[in-house]
Amino acid sequence: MKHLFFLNKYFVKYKWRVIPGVLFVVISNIFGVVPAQVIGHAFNLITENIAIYRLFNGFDRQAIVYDIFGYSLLFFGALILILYLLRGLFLFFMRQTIILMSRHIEYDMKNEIYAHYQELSLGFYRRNNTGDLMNRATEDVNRVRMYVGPAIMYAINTTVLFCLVIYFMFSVNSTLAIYALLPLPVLVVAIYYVNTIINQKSEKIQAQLSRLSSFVQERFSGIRVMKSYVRETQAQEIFADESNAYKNNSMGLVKVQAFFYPTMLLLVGISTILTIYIGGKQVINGAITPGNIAEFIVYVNQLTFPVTMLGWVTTLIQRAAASQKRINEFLQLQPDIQSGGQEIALDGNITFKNVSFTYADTGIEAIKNVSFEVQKGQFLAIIGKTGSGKSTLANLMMRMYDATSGEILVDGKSIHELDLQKYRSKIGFVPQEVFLFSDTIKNNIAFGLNTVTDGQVEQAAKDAAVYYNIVGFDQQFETMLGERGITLSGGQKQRVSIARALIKEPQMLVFDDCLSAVDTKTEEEILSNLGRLMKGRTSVLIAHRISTIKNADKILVLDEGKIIEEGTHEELLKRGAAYAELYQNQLLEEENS
Ligand SMILES: Nc1ncnc2c1ncn2[C@@H]1O[C@H](COP(=O)(O)OP(=O)(O)OP(=O)(O)O)[C@@H](O)[C@H]1O
Repeated sequence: MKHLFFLNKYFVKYKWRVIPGVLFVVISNIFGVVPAQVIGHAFNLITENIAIYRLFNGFDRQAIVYDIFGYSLLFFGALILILYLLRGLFLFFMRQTIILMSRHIEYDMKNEIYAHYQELSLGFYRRNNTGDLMNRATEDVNRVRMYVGPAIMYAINTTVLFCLVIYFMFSVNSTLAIYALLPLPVLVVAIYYVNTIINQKSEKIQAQLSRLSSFVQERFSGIRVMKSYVRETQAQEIFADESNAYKNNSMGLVKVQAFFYPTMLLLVGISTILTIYIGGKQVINGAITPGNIAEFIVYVNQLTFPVTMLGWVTTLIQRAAASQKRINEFLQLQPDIQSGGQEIALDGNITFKNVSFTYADTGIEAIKNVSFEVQKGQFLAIIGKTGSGKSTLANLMMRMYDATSGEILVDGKSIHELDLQKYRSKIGFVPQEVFLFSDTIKNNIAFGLNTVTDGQVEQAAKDAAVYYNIVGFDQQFETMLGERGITLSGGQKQRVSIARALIKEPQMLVFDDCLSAVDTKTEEEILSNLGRLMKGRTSVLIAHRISTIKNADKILVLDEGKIIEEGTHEELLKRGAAYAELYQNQLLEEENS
């Protein structure tokens, strides 16, 4: 429950909805309870007037008595109607304040969570799966909304109604009140237990449904693999099994519900019978009027719905507390990477001093005591076997992670001192895994800029050597990518992703093995464009092919997280060690192919 205290700040923020909301609940309940008394009076009127009417049997006056009787009844009918209309009006106001407030809180929470997610560093996204992140921002927020809206509304409603009804019942006749209310505690306990069972079953159904949808989603995403390995029949069988489990769980729930509602009605029925039986005795004793019995029956029926709601409200509160706990876990996380305050022009002098880095979640030491320097305007290349730590080095340069030990200097300042957003915005980073949004090619290229001209987009596409591919599509730069659009080839995707970095006219470029799917001729074209565009600015290129990097000012050869060689292409060939061997192997491969 204490997790829900987090929401108190929202109640304070929306106090001018909460206070009138509570007031409307009280007023609507008063208008809900008073008609019971009017019905009681009307009932008494009928019993008394019928006797008077009969007295005038055979007299002309009987018609007048009949008229008065009719008008009085009409008056009571109209009064009840007006009272219920007023109740309806205040119920409308109650929903307009409390439920609307819950929607405002839902909106605020979603924004708060999303903003917080964006502050968290890459490590957080590695540790938590996307489904979990999504669930906390959608499903969990929704459950919390059910607490701040309906749960609170019904809880106040039930309390107010109970107080009013019990007060009126006891003020009429306490013996009858006790008997009429007798079955209610049984009803409350029964509802609580049944609700717990319904809850457990619903959770199971929900979990089964998630399993089913994840299964379907994964199989359809990997439809190519599915079809090429001819696994459709097996998938169908698994789907049928999972669906069957879902169906069985749902049937169980239906059984409980089917048993629950008649039981509830039975208890209400018992309450009504007791009211009539005990009420009848009290009427005979002259303690109450027959109208009071009618009044009590209305009260008993009025209490049924709120009592049923009580179990539901408890469930809502329990669920909301569990969801808020999950939300708080993420909201209380501090980003691993804290931005500094300094803004620099970014000349592009990068220094690594004895840098080591271990991935906290796996304990893999990906970078071991690495030191190197790249100066403004230089072209630095990094090469090495797979898993040697090249991408990790690029990520450290982007400050996606902080080094476990050692120091990284940018233009002579510790990377920790820099304003992170401003620093990153000056770098054109192309990650190894290309990611394109389900949007037009134009918007994908222009992603890093707030305003952009068509000319800029076209130029970036030309620099990334993808322009002629794009203009070959029917919709050209407006071509949609992703699920709703076309699928680009691996090389085309890499080049669109390069264009996205180039359009920023960055102060520094970091390319993480993003030319691997591009043929050597196109690669040369891109490299020559880069030479022109990045003149006087620093470029860092991670590559597997020596052809990509042979013109670099400095080449770092990485192996198992360490720099094993460093120098220019010629220097490294002269050394005749790992780099020279790699070069020979690649030459041989090329000749063979
Ligand atoms: N997010 C991560 N969490 C844990 N360990 C990781 C993570 N990313 C990489 N590693 C590990 O760190 C080591 C270096 O990986 P890295 O991706 O830097 O190598 P790489 O040289 O870029 O490889 P490749 O050429 O195949 O892309 C590997 O052993 C890898 O398993």
